[in-house]
Amino acid sequence: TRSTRPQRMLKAVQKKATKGDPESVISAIDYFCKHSEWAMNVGDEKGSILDSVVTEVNPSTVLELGTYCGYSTVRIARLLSPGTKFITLEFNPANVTIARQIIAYAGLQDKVTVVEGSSGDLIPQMKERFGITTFDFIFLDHWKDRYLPDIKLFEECGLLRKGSVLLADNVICPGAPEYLEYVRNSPRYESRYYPAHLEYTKVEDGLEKSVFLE
Ligand SMILES: O=c1[nH]cnc2c(O)cc(-c3ccc(F)cc3)cc12
Ligand SMILES: [Mg+2]
Repeated sequence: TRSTRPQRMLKAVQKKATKGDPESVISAIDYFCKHSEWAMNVGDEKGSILDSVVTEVNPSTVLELGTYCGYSTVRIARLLSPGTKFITLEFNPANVTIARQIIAYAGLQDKVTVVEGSSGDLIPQMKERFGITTFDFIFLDHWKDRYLPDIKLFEECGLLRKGSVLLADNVICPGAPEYLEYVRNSPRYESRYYPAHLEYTKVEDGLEKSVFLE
């Protein structure tokens, strides 16, 4: 039967990238998406903004919502200091399988834990299952309709501390208007928009960075 797009992306990585070299894995995926098949990785333009925010925060604890094939997981993991606790959540088991192989190909399997399940179920388990007190950095890149309920869940579960940074992809396309309204109007967050484009296209999109204040 026909392969899936994530399977073809993994093949492209195994064919084009150098094992143990995260930069070559990132380049191989971007090349595949520009020249073969579009896929919903954060991409190189927004990825560079992600890189700069991760570098600025230099987090000790990181959560990514929405692993997909592991592209942004590799981008983040390659920048982290040794000993950083990095967890990424993915609800689609087929994506988990591909992501684990792409992350391992980059040589970053010891830097991150890929957890299968839904954010709504797993966020309340972060403390007990993974020994997390609070997250320094959170990348939201799963499903636009979960951004607002999940940020409220972070607050309710006491997973944010003064200065915690949340970075959300796709706030314009596909769009997360209720999330934007919340973080931009809540006195508990300082929010900033980074304009860019939908990965591998000229369509407007961007990242919203929100710092928890209390
Ligand atoms: O569903 C998504 N999750 C996470 N990131 C996404 C992302 O970066 C882009 C898109 C997307 C954007 C336009 C389109 F025509 C079809 C899909 C979806 C997701
Ligand atoms: Mg995205």
